[in-house]
Amino acid sequence: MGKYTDDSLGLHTDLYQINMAETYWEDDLHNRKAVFEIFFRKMPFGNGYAVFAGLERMIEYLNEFKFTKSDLDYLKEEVGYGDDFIEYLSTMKFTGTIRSMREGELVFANEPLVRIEATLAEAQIIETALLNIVNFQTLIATKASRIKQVIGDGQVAMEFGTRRAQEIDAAVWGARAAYIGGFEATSNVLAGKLFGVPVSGTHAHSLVQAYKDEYTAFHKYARRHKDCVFLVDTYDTLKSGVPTAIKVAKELGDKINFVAIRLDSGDLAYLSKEARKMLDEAGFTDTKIVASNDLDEYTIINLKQQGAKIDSWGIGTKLITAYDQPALGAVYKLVAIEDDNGELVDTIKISGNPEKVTTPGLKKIYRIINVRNKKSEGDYIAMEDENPQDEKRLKMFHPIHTFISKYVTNFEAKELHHDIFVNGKLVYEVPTAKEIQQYTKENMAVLWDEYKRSLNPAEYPVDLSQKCWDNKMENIEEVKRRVEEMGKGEDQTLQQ
Ligand SMILES: Nc1ncnc2c1ncn2[C@@H]1O[C@H](COP(=O)(O)OP(=O)(O)OP(=O)(O)O)[C@@H](O)[C@H]1O
Ligand SMILES: O=P(O)(O)OC[C@H]1O[C@H](OP(=O)(O)OP(=O)(O)O)[C@H](O)[C@@H]1O
Ligand SMILES: O=C(O)c1cccnc1
Repeated sequence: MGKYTDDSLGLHTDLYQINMAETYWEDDLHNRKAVFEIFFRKMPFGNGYAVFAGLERMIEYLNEFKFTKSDLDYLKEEVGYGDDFIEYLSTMKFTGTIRSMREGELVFANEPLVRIEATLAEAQIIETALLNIVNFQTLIATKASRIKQVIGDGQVAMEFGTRRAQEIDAAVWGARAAYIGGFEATSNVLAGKLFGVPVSGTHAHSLVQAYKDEYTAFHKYARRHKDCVFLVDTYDTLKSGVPTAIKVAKELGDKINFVAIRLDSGDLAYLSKEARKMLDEAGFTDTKIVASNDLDEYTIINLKQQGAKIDSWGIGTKLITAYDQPALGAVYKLVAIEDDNGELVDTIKISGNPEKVTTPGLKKIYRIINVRNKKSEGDYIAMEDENPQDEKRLKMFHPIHTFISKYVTNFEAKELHHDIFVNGKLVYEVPTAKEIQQYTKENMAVLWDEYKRSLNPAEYPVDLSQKCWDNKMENIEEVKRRVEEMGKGEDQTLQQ
């Protein structure tokens, strides 16, 4: 470790954010109000929905946000910022307003997950950490939900990934995200302590290797563990592991609960079926079978198709590293900024790709729930001053292919963003991980099954209100006009 050590996360940002803050500060723009939104553009894993996670850590980060003495010393001595700018940074804390989805909310591409209103300099400096948090946790919660969907409600999903995770934070917060996504437990004990995620675990091959034989290992293990799960594949699953587990369980009788055996290699379908027969024949019909070994939603579907007799699933690497899609790709875009007159004005980012053009202005986001069947008709992004609940017949249309449209009547417009910070003050009571998991489950019930299947799900509508769409078009036209004027070669003069 170098000489500037403390546990501050103040500098957990990209250098360019501080450079921009310096430019704004030099130009006296740093205190202008700016509004940014976090959103992602493409559904991860080709899934029909994503599960929002990361808010609790965002809150922790923003509550603590400041530059410590060692942060400032480093910026001054090693990066070379001037004393006057360092002086300004030394007073910085988060003074803004945040509206966000709740953790466990089902979220979709191109809708704002979080809205940040803060001074331009603050909003810029916190961007990197907020994206870092939301990108990872939402990705893992979504992957977990996807895996849990194929496992089903009657069976148990356990998160086993810590050893393969991208370092410590990813393991601990990933375990929490997996729980939010629907996993029943984690092997990570710290996640149990910090967040109340239920912990569970079996034993490793090393226990058997240490005692050389399974018989001794299982007996010794059982001395301190009334609820026993024996790992049966260290030498030979069917010839040695399962018979030995049965023998030990019979010898110990009701001194233990022979809860399960665990299979961790070989043909899991075949071995589980054979092991099931052996357990049943020995009278252990309640003893479950746990499987692990590089599992994900695809192998699980396949194992189920083969009639595997597996009751609980331990999933590590492919979940915690989001193996098949390691990034969510959420972005942070400026949608409005205060002008010279103190008015908030819209900003837009244009792209040749219509899907990448941002939606300007202050907006609210609603889930339109059909009152008759309690299912969602889609999400609806409206301007701040609109309330879709006032409409008798709500027109919902695709924001790019506008001819795709429908009218919805008899609906409830549920607002999805909640106040988290107001002018720097935390106003949100953070739910427990257990409450969040329950909230995810309730949300899943609102979604038609067509959005929940793991392969080629239907595309969930995320629509703009007419006013929001018109406003976007006006902003596009305005930018086009400005670009054309500049193209005519009018002299640009720098305003001092
Ligand atoms: N019946 C099955 N159908 C489909 N996939 C399976 C089946 N049984 C196991 N698998 C999966 O196949 C892969 C097997 O990997 P691998 O060959 O490395 O494991 P192994 O044979 O158990 O050997 P090791 O002892 O090195 O773990 C794992 O991802 C496992 O989950
Ligand atoms: O396969 P994953 O989905 O990543 O799940 C976690 C894996 O971690 C353990 O193996 P490891 O070889 O690390 O240790 P072991 O000696 O206990 O088998 C466990 O037995 C699983 O196979
Ligand atoms: O408890 C287990 O069986 C376990 C925990 C972590 C990784 N693999 C297995």
